Amino acid sequence: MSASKETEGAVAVITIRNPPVNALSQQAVESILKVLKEVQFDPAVKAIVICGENGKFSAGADIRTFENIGQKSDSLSHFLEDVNSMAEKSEKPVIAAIEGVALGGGLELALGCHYRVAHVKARLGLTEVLLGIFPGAGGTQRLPRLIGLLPALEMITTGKIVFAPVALKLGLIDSVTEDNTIKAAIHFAQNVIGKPLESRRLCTKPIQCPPNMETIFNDSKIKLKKLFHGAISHQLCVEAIRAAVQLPFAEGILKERELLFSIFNSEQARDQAKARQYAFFAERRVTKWTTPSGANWKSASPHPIGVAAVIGLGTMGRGIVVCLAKAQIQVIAVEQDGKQLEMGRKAVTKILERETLTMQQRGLALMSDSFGSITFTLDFNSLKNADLVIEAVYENMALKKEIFKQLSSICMPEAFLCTNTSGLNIDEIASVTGRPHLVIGTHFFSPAHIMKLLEVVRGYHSSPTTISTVINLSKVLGKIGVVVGNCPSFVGNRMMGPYLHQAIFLLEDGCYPEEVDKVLEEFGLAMGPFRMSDLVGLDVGWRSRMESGLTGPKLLPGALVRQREGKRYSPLPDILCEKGRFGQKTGRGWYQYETVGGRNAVPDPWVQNFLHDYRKAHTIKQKPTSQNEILEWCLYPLINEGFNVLEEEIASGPEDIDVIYNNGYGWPRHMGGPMFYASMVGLPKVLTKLEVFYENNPDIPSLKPSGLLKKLVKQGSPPLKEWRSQLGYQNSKL
Ligand SMILES: CCCCCCCC(=O)CC(=O)SCCNC(=O)CCNC(=O)[C@H](O)C(C)(C)COP(=O)(O)OP(=O)(O)OC[C@H]1O[C@@H](n2cnc3c(N)ncnc32)[C@H](O)[C@@H]1OP(=O)(O)O
Ligand SMILES: NC(=O)C1=CN([C@@H]2O[C@H](COP(=O)(O)OP(=O)(O)OC[C@H]3O[C@@H](n4cnc5c(N)ncnc54)[C@H](O)[C@@H]3O)[C@@H](O)[C@H]2O)C=CC1
Repeated sequence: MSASKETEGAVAVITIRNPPVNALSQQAVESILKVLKEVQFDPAVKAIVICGENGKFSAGADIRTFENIGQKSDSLSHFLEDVNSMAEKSEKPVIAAIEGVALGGGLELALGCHYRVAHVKARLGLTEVLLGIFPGAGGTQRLPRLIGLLPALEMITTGKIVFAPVALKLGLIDSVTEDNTIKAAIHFAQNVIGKPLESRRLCTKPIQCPPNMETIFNDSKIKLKKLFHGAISHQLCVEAIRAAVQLPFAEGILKERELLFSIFNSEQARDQAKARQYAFFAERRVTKWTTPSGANWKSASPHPIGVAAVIGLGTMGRGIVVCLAKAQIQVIAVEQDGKQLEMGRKAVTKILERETLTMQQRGLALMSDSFGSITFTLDFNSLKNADLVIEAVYENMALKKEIFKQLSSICMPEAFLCTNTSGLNIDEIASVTGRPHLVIGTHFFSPAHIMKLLEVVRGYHSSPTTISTVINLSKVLGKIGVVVGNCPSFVGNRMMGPYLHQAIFLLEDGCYPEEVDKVLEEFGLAMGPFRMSDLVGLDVGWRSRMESGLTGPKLLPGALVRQREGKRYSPLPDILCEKGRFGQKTGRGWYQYETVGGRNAVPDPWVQNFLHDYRKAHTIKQKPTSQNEILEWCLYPLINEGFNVLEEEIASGPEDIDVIYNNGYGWPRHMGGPMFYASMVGLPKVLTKLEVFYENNPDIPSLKPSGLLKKLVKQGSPPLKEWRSQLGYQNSKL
């Protein structure tokens, strides 16, 4: 952890060294300050270049030191601002040579420099807000002065990262190079030696402001509230930028400090920051998978995938084709008949056109030939060229087995065979192939080209190479792969089950869909259970319940309306489906929509009357349920199932579950994930509530507290990072 100095003629080059990402720890900042002071006083030095070792400028403050958020870490930002200010006040030009990343405090340091030269592939952003804090080393005061109020407001409040070409357009950097950045920066430095620096010091620059600033700030706060729900740091960013506009620079810096300090002084804001930082490290942790046999991410080598195939171009298949093509992988897209193939082709083309436009708008010249080529075909024999195949046909075991049997004989012997099933048994699918070690579940989430999660479902025979190849592929696709075990519905959907059931029971007991959704959306979930069900389509669950005989023609005669095998059952969603209310796709579901396929959910008086009549017909007394009770009724059974998943070793740790929920189910990151949330609420509280729920509802088995939860409470509720050690791995399905 150091900064060193070399000289190239009259230019001193200061290199930040703190592998792997040149994070700005206290020690690293001290070291930069020391070297910067030295070169200030060295008469031979006429200009200064600051760069990072190993192709990375700096990923900002060292997040590993944030664990004990408080005074100490707050002083780190003051300290970093001292460096920034020293660079800014320097009488010798200071140039940031930005390669790789300049994020958070890294970019703040670059803003303290007089000029910024970046490599064309460099990424820049003030990402602090995504960690529950905000730029506290002058970033909120300097960025609006450099690029103007509106772009700065967007970057700071959302943590948006921009590539160098966009940064150049914004005026965030002065020059872009495709060659050696440090050499380019030295050359740049030589050209500006002796030129006046006053106009390059951001602290002296006025901010160009539009006349309607107050409206802009207020609108921004409303928008951020909607986007990030109860997240405090986003709101504080707006206040800090308001200070930049209203106060002289030095006072703005003090206000920025005061606001940052307010995060450490508020329990809620501190918890949110802890949750976000936990989520950041959890995402890194899950990449380090291991199996009970001892194979792991280090020992297994992935195979590169040059050609991939997708079978089935429905909702999921088309999105999967797009993400493969975007990663420049050659794709073979297979359908069962000409009509479906044509529909698939059109859908894929449309998404790719939209993607191209977005990339162009982001300043990334992406021509269609930068995508991997896609061959649309009905010919299964073309699959013989694929290194990896992803099956995405209907959720039907017989059909999937039929397809895997074919794949086993057509594909190259070393080709990997993946299924996108959302819950069927991977081992049963693998059993029909002659290569079960190369079969694995790749559970994408809808829309597949957007959602970041990939549940990698390991079958009993899936080999370490197969796991490693798919995890590596997830990275290539820009996704986060989480290895999970093979059980019905895997991890995410399995935990959704008790949550959705409980939400429906709440309707029977007196709530309305919009009431339940509002509580969960205010908590921070992207969508409440009923809006989500309408989006997915109520018919999906209905078909699977019909298939398993819970409703429809296979239901045994004499079954009670609200009970199945002694367990509580609600027929409400079945009745809606029987009435043709499938959700958005039919324009009616738990809500009504303006049109078939409409997105705008409006409470439906029909549903309210229907629920009223239903309760009357079944003599259910409407119980008042508070907002807090709604939250607990929905979330605690989901969390309880999470503990069951851990106990059965379907997920290897609480972080895995939380990464799945943050990236696949719209869980608010400032709440860390369901298991992190449980640890914040307190395990004894969650357990006590579940005990009461279960005692009063013994016909709802998912309310029965998990053995692991009870064990942890008995052991005094150890912190989440110790839960993993309570898992035995004797029966691991991982
Ligand atoms: C309490 C508040 C006090 C306020 C004080 C200071 C004020 C400030 O100055 C505020 C800040 O800067 S906050 C930090 C802002 N920086 C960021 O958000 C960047 C986070 N990192 C990334 O995005 C990616 O890792 C990145 C894009 C950089 C690289 O992605 P890759 O996919 O290539 O690699 P990763 O696997 O993500 O990372 C490699 C290893 O580096 C670790 N790491 C990354 N960023 C770090 C950082 N900023 N600090 C410490 N460690 C960091 C990462 O954990 C991983 O380590 P291992 O898990 O051990 O492999
Ligand atoms: N829809 C969703 O949100 C999610 C679905 N899944 C899973 O992904 C799989 C696909 O689901 P969706 O895309 O929703 O289904 P879908 O019904 O939209 O599309 C299935 C496609 O498979 C094609 N197909 C059927 N038999 C075929 C055959 N023999 N050969 C070639 N193509 C054939 C159909 O023509 C259709 O285009 C299922 O296993 C499902 O459980 C997984 C995650 C989310």
